[in-house]
Amino acid sequence: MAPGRPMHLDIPTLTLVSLLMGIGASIGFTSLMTVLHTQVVLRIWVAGIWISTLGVILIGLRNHIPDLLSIVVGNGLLVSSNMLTLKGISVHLGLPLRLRWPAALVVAYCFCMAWFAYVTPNLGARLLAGSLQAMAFNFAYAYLLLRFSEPAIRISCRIAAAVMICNGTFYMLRAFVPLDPNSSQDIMLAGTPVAATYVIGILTGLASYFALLQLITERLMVDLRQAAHTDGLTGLLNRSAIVAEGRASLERCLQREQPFALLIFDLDHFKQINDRWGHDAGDAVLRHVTTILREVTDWPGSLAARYGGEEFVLALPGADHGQGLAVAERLRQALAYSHARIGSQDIPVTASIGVAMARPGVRFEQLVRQADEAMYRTKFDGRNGVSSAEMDDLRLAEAGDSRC
Ligand SMILES: Nc1nc2c(ncn2[C@@H]2O[C@H](COP(=O)(O)OP(=O)(O)OP(=O)(O)O)[C@@H](O)[C@H]2O)c(=O)[nH]1
Repeated sequence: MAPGRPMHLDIPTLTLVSLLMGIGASIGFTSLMTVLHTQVVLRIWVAGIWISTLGVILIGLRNHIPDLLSIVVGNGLLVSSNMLTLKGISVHLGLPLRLRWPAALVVAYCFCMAWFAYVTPNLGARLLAGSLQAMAFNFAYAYLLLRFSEPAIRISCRIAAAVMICNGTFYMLRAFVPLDPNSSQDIMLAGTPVAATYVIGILTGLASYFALLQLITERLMVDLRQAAHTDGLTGLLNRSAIVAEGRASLERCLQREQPFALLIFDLDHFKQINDRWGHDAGDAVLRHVTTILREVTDWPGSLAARYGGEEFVLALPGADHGQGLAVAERLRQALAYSHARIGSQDIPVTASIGVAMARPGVRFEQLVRQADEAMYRTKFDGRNGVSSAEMDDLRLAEAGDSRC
């Protein structure tokens, strides 16, 4: 800027800034999409951002292209981009949003733009309609984010909702900004108050992009945490997760002097299932066993895991020996009586179960080992049964007594 000359932010300059920002965001989001290509939401938002950028280009070329392209198509693209953002948010939240109403709004808005461009030319009415549609969409985004976010992603949803509410409020206030009387239907001559709203609009647009990024980031973090904890085939906890969570749960019980039962079970002759019906059927049987396990276990605070190939662990904090054995027997029966139905095949499944009870000072891994030994006793005794480490100890003690 030349010395002594005041900075002048006119609407053409601000449109150019807004356009450059849109192009930058479009390129940035697109490159992010190439890395995170499994994120459907990101693809929807990238499409929306490019469409919005195209809309700003057409509106910016107001005096160089026909009004139909600049006013009707340009604004139509902007409102379509808002509709895609809404669709992306609903997908992000897992909502089955039908686009009928937003699409009707897009059509009505384009009609309104055409009306106030050709039938009753009125720049003020067009700006008012633009502000109202942007306000409506931003409040709709915020409503969905606040109303339907699941707890795991609530922080980013609340922040994004706050940004959208600010945006919506800004567009509501912008609806009342007066036009320069000499603008003569040219948005580029709409005057300083409108130019000021362009500056704020650029800032709120930027904030919206960051809000969307934040939504994706928190979702990815949650997905990663989930993947690190769960077994891909069954959705149960994996081995390292049950050890970590089991240790903490056991410690809490020991501190409160509450009982803690641990069950381990291994499917019987699972190799034969794989050999006879194939590996995919074997996988389906493992999922069937998981369903039964979930149905049978309604113990508060219980932890269920796939500990190895066809070996599962169930921790029951607060359960005493009798309760542990009762759950184990219920599980054994439920498995034995419900054949896994894979396609047209009925595959019988049984399990050998071992139960161990926590004693003061025991570590979780020791408890697993004790339950495992009990489970092997069941295998030895003929499978499809329940053994308890406590009983084994008792038997050993009695054998010792009788030898004395
Ligand atoms: N389909 C499938 N099979 C698996 C998976 N993980 C381990 N296995 C199979 O599970 C079988 C376990 O066989 P074994 O250890 O001999 O046990 P078993 O046949 O159940 O015999 P017992 O335990 O003595 O009753 C092996 O054939 C493994 O290949 C898996 O994720 N999917």
